[in-house]
Amino acid sequence: MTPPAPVVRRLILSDYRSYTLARCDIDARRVALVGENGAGKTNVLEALSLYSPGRGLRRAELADCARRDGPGGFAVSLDIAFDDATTQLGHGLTPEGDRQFRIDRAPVGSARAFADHLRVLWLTPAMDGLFNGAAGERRRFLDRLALGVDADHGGRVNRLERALRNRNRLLEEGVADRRWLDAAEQEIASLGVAVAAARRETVSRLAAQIVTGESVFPWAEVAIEGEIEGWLAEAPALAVEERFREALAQTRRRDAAAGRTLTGPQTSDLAVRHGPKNEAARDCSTGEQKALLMGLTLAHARLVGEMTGKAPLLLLDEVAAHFDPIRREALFAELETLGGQVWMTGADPLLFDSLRGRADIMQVTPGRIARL
Ligand SMILES: Nc1ncnc2c1ncn2[C@@H]1O[C@H](COP(=O)(O)OP(=O)(O)OP(=O)(O)O)[C@@H](O)[C@H]1O
Repeated sequence: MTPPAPVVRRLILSDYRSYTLARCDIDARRVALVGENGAGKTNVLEALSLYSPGRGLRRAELADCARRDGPGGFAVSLDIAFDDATTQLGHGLTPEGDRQFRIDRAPVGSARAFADHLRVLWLTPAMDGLFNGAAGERRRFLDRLALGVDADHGGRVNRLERALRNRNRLLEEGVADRRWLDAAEQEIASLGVAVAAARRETVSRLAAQIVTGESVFPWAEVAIEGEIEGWLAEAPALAVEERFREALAQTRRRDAAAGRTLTGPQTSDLAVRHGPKNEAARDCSTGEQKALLMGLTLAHARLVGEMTGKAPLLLLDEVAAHFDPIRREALFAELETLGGQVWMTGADPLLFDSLRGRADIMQVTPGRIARL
């Protein structure tokens, strides 16, 4: 069954990148932003992606999102409709560099508070190298997926990274008091097992959402590869935590020589295979990789819908242009079944011709968003 979905009805950008003040009113569940290269389409998607915890789809420094030659800082406001009610969500950066988040004008602590109202997922051309790139990119991708399973996952990953840096520094400095190292390793063990468990759980839930069989998109086989994840398959979390802590204590000399901690979920990887061809995704063609990534994104959206009871907002940057007309139509049909609102971009309005009457097609020109 298709889960209900919050829908963006209005977006206002103030001093956000190429926009001084732009307002965009939306009726439909499909939004296509069309315009020339550099017109400002991705800027709109980026402003929406910042409703999710983290640095958004460009992973930009927030100060760079403030309009150049502007007063400094920016504001983004969103009216979302859900269950006959409208909620206003706002985020921004003050000229002093302070981040602000508001729900119905009342300040909230972080973008994490938006999660009850809206989940945002995206697929962008920058993710094209995911299968060929470093494992760190795939872990980051997986960690975004894991937020759908456990909203605290991001915070734990950050704390684990800090604890690992702390241990590496203590090893490098050769501190005499071993209790500092013991404490750092205890923290790494407990956070590391929680992070590994969430990633494992996410991969298994994601796999359950992947539809195998006849489709124009090849299905992906996903698996998590990592030492701690492997231990978790054999023993309860508490036992794994103890084993991990002992392993850290026994590998101090090795890790001091390496300058980093070699055991732990910071070395795990997400393995993806092209199901029908039974081939590693990194060996697939560019087109096949894009289709696999699209399939994973659709599975992720279904997973978030199942976990939260609400279909997420999906941002697809320059995705439609990459598929031939048959695959593009199949994609539009798949998006229909997700139930959530989808924002897409493309330079050519013809890409979205078949959606006419069913989508809001907006023309983006520098600084302006207007209905086409
Ligand atoms: N902080 C900023 N202040 C003003 N303009 C900015 C800022 N950051 C980026 N821009 C401008 O925004 C434009 C890029 O917008 P965007 O990436 O959204 O384009 P696009 O329509 O997605 O293009 P493409 O089709 O090429 O991907 C560029 O012209 C860039 O100079």
